[in-house]
Amino acid sequence: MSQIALELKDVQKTINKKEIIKGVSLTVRQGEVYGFIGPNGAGKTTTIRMIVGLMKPTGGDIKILGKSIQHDYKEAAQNVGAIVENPELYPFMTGMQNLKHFARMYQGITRERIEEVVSLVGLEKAIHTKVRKYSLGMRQRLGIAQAILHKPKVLILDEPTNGLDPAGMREVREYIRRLADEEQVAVVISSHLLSEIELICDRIGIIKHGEIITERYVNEDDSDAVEKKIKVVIDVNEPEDAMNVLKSMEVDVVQEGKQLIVQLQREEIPPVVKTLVEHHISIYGVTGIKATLEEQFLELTGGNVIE
Ligand SMILES: Nc1ncnc2c1ncn2[C@@H]1O[C@H](COP(=O)(O)OP(=O)(O)OP(=O)(O)O)[C@@H](O)[C@H]1O
Repeated sequence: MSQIALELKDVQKTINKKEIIKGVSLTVRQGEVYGFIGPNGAGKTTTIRMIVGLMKPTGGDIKILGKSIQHDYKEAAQNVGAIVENPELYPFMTGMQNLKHFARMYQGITRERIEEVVSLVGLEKAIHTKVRKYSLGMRQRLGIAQAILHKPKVLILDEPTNGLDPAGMREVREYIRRLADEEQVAVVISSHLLSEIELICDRIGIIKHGEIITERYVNEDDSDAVEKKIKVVIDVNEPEDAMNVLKSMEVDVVQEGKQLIVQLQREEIPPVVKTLVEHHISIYGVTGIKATLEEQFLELTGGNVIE
């Protein structure tokens, strides 16, 4: 397994006696894209501001490649790149001039490195155009290029696809994925857009009221489907008869036209189907529906999500 790039241990933040962050712990490995999601006001921005050193935690510890952001700020910070809120770009300068300007803030950034990041975010053609002529997606990509100039091992992006159209979102998503895969950067993306997160992240953590309430790998749910109930749609011609049989088996069922929607554990599916057949119910289809991340998210956050 790759090295841990970012580690938060029991991080807390209290402002004016109000506990805003109540002990957040998480780790992100090199090359991993971690989605940090939650409803508005959950504490995402506050956590991110602490990771990048803009705000001090009142408890716990944050480490970047093993260096504490509180105690070894300089060493830790040199391995972090971030866009918190909007990227700071000068619209009257070209993309290249912006990058050169930011490159001066760090030591040893070569012309080759600048060209490398330009090609990594796919801005070769527009790099000598003034930023005010850029689309929002291009600006975001230039922002990312700027944030990774100094080859940080951890990249933090606060709502990176905010305000982008679907094509822009796809572009940004592709470049973030490439960064993780090709440069082994650990990326943390905060968002309230679940569908976005599902497409790009390896793992997500859901934050609510200042606490991580669940953490999971995006493609993991096949494994827990074994213990968890899954939604199964059964297509029949005689829904009322089938309902009676299912109810007599004490199965949790609702009817939608000729479809019956039942909640079952995986191993309960064959006996239920068998019993229906034994009662001469003709079955035209049995389909398991995997709850989307969106549904799980709504369930976990009590439906109080997206703006
Ligand atoms: N400086 C502050 N003083 C008092 N309360 C604050 C301060 N900063 C944030 N909060 C409160 O802390 C909570 C978390 O805010 P935060 O901005 O971290 O949430 P968020 O998950 O990023 O939400 P959003 O998506 O709306 O930005 C909110 O209830 C907010 O009102």
